[in-house]
Order: sequence, then C-alpha cells, then structure tokens
Amino acid sequence: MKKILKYYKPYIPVMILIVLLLFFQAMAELSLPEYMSKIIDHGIIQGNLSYIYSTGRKMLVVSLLLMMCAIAVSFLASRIAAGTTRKIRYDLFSKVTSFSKAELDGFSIASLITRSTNDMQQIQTTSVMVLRFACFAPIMGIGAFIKAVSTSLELSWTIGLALLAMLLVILFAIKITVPKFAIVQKMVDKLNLIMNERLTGILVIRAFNAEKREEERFDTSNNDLTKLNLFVNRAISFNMPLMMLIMNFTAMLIVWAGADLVQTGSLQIGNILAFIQYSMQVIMSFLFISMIFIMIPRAMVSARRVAEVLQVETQIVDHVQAVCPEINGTVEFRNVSFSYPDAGENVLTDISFTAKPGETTAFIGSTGSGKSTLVNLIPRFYDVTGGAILIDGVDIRTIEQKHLRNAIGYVPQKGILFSGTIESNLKFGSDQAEPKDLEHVAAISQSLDFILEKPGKFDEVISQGGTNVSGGQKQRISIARALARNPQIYIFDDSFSALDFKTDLALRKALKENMGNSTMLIVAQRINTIKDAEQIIVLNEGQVAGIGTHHELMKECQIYREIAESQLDKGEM
Ligand SMILES: Nc1ncnc2c1ncn2[C@@H]1O[C@H](COP(=O)(O)OP(=O)(O)OP(=O)(O)O)[C@@H](O)[C@H]1O
Repeated sequence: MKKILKYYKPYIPVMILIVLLLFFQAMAELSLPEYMSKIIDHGIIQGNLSYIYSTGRKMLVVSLLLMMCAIAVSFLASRIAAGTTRKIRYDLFSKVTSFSKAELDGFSIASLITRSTNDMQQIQTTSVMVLRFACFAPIMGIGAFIKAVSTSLELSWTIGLALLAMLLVILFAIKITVPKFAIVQKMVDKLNLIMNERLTGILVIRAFNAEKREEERFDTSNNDLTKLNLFVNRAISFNMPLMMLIMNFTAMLIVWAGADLVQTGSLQIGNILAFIQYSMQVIMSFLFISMIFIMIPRAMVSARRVAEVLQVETQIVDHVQAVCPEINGTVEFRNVSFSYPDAGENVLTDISFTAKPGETTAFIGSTGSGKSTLVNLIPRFYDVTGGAILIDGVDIRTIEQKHLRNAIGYVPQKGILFSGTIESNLKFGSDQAEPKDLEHVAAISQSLDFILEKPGKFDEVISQGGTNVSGGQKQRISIARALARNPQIYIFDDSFSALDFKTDLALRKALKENMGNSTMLIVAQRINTIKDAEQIIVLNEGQVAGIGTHHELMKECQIYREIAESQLDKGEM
C-alpha cells in the first residue's frame, strides 16, 4: 500500500485545498436548513413577504457558492486521480519492460494487462470517491448532527435509531462483498488469459473445428465472472433502496414524534423541517462513508496487485561498477551451466567454447537440446547459474546492459514485428538509419524485392503482430532489423527456418559478404545452413557433444553424422 500511497505525495497541497473547499461546502450545506426553517417560521407563518425574499436571496447565494465548491472539488479530485494513475501506469510499464524473462514468466501476460488496466481503473475511481467524500462526509455528518441536536434534543433519538439500522445494513454488505473482490480480479485475469490465448490461436481453433469447445470454455469463465459480479453488485445496490427506506422511515418518525412537540408548543414547524433536513444530511454522510468503506477494500486488492509488480526486485540489473568496454565480439562460454528458475535440472551443463570475430559459430542439436537457451544467455535474457560468459574477456554481468545489447543484433526464433510500417520496424534496429542503409540491409536479408513490390514500399503498413506479412517475410524483416544495427555480434536463433533453400542460400552468401568482422552465432536445424561455418557446436541434452567444422564432425561426432545422414544425400555428404 505504501508503494501506491507515495504517488499521492506530490498532490498534498492540492489535497489541502480540497479539504478547505469541502469544509466551505459542508458549512454552506449546513446553513441551508436553518434558512429554510426561518423562512417558514418568520416568513410564511407570519406572512412577511420581504423576509422570504431576502432570506431566499441569501439561500441562492449560498447554493451558488456550494455548487462552485463542489465543481472545484470534482475537478481537482479527478485531476489528482488521473495524474497519479497515469504515473503508476507508466512506472508499471517501465517495470515490466525491465523484467528479465524469468520475472515475466512469473506473472502471466494477461494478469499484467489486467493489473495495468482494470486494477488501475479501480484505484482511480476509488481515489476520486475518497477525495470527494472521505473528508466531506464526516464534516457534514458531525456538523449536521450537532445542528440537529441543537434544533431539538428531544428528537435526536430518531437519528440514533436510523444510524443503527444503517450500520447493520452496511456491515452486512461489507461482510458479504469484501471477500469476493480478490476473486473477481483473479477471474478477470483468467478471462483475459483465455481471450488472449484464443485470439492468438484462432486459426488453430478453426482448423480443428474446436470453436464450440472453446466457446464453451470461455462461456464457463465468463459465466463465473458474471455470476460473481452480479452477486457483488446486487449486494451493493441492495444497499441503496434499503437506505432510502430508512431515510423515509426516519422522516416519518420525526414528523410523528415532532407533531406532539409542536402541539405542546416546545417546537416550531420550521424546526421540524430543519431537523428532517439535518437528519437526512447525517444519513447521507453515513451513506457516503459506507460507500467508501465498500470501495476501499476493492481498491486495496487492486493496489496490492499493482504493488506486487512494482516491488519485484529485477534480478538482472547493472553491476554497481558496470563498465562499457569497447566490444570487438569475441564471445567465450566458460564452463557455463544454466537451469530455469523453479526447474530443478540443468538445461545446459558445463558448456565451453569461444566464438571469434569474423567467424561463424553454429549450434545444432535435436529439439530441446538447449540451443535457444544458450544464445539467450548472451544478451542476458537470463543469467548463467554456473560458470561465466565473457565478451572480449569481460564477464557480461559486469558490462552495462544497454551497452552489451547495443553490440548485439538479435533475431529471435519467432519473427516478431510491431505495428507501424516496414521502415519503423527496421529503424527499431537503429533510428538514425538513412533510407539507403535500410535498402542495403533489406537487400542483404533478401527482403528488398518483396518490399519494393508492396504498394507502400518501405512505408507499407505492418499490422499488429505482423500478421499481414508471411512467416518468411517476417523472418527476413527481423534479420534486416538486426543488420540495421550493424552490431559486433549477430545472434540468429533458428532464423532461417521459414526460408526456402534458395533464399536461405542467397541470404547466407550476402551475410558472409557483408558481416565484416562481426561474430556470427547461428542456431539452425538444417545442416545446409551451417555447413560452411568455421565452428559448429553440437548440443545434446544440454551438453556439448562435439565441436569442429562440418568435415571434422562428420568424422568424429556420431550425433552430427546422424543428423547429416538424415538431411543430406550421399553426394552432399
Ligand atoms: N522458459 C522456460 N522455462 C522452463 N523451461 C524451459 C523454458 N524454455 C525452455 N525450457 C526447457 O529448456 C530445454 C531447452 O529448450 P530450448 O528452447 O533451449 O531448446 P532448443 O534446442 O532451442 O529447441 P528447439 O530446437 O526445439 O527450438 C527444453 O527442455 C525446454 O523444455
């Protein structure tokens, strides 16, 4: 909670202003019943028209002031609530983007989205309510109560009775709704997760004719959430009519008990009306306070969920004495071992090799042998759990992360593009790239032809997730993006798999000619893709099964030979 409350600190002066305005508003509201009582007793009953007019004018001025205070408070409260939630949402986004892969895996993507949207909305709405009523309601309630008692002490028991009835209603509402709030938020998470997964996998669902089954699954979660929401909202909305009933009943009770006092001459009619208004103000204040008491626990659940993300200590951080050395690109794995968080077994064990600038180092092995995991350790998506990775002899954990990643051109296994244009995607690699640079990298990655065929050329729109380009085109644009960076180290994580043989060959040839003195690390499934590499590392169950050139491995490494035999014909071998 403290983590969230600190966001309101800069607004303390505005909050003080709100409290002052609310104080004036409450005082103004409290003065109205008294004017009303005077109009009845001294104006209407005594037929004094000029008194009615002059008091009426005063009431009008007070009402206008009251209205201005209320508008100002609403305006300021909304500003504070919107300002704080904007800042929290920004910090939430920054925090999540700083998360290592392991920390991201700890929260589901759907939950992170719910936390930064739905939960933030709860916090914002409650902030406005609290700022408007948390201070106003007690001032108003206590003030109205004092005024009511000073108007008629004999009738004050009616207010006590009304408050007792309301207290019972509110306690009941709080008891049954509050425990449900945390469950509601978790259900929203689940619904978002299902929605996210189903929309991403819509084509698979269609291909397997699984729409009905998926709809039913969605429906089950949707119904659960609807039922719970209905239950909570009904319990809350049931409050309102009950409160109204209590208010009306209290008014009746006051008139009934007050009539006797009027008859005996100890109270005037105007006083009864004033008393009714004061008691309504007390009840309304109580109602506001009760609403806040119901909303706060809900917002606290949301605030806790947001704080959970904000207070994650990012594991992969810059070393206190992080350095920014000049990087030439020699990548050395020194007895590296790695296991995923919460997974007991090592995915990589005792890996050692050196990849040199100007050379290609390739990784091959069966699926799940740890190839992607190995290359993901170089940009520090995860940190090694044993041994060390060094670049030009410097442990990467001591290099500033930004500096390290600037030296790497990473092409992920799954081509990922962002909504925008082809140009904006390529400039992701380097925002200073000139059009001729973009054309150059597009040519190397064998993308230029299909880009120029598009009506918009480099300005062609890329839709969300790059769904309007083919898998192979997506991979080639991803490669061009990495090339635009002109880095010292290239990582291609199985990035040629969606390319046909001819394009694969042309791309590798162009890469070879243009890579200069960069270090090239290529994960591949196809022997043909890596056959010419200066160094091939064969991985088997997370361990190095062989290191050498194609010819050396064909002679010495059984696993490599088996892979080659399964892919190449006799002539090629
Ligand atoms: N985020 C993760 N959390 C836990 N285990 C993981 C995670 N990612 C991968 N693994 C496991 O690590 C092992 C190695 O996976 P990795 O993706 O590195 O293999 P790979 O050789 O690249 O496979 P492929 O050729 O199929 O891409 C696998 O057993 C996999 O189940």
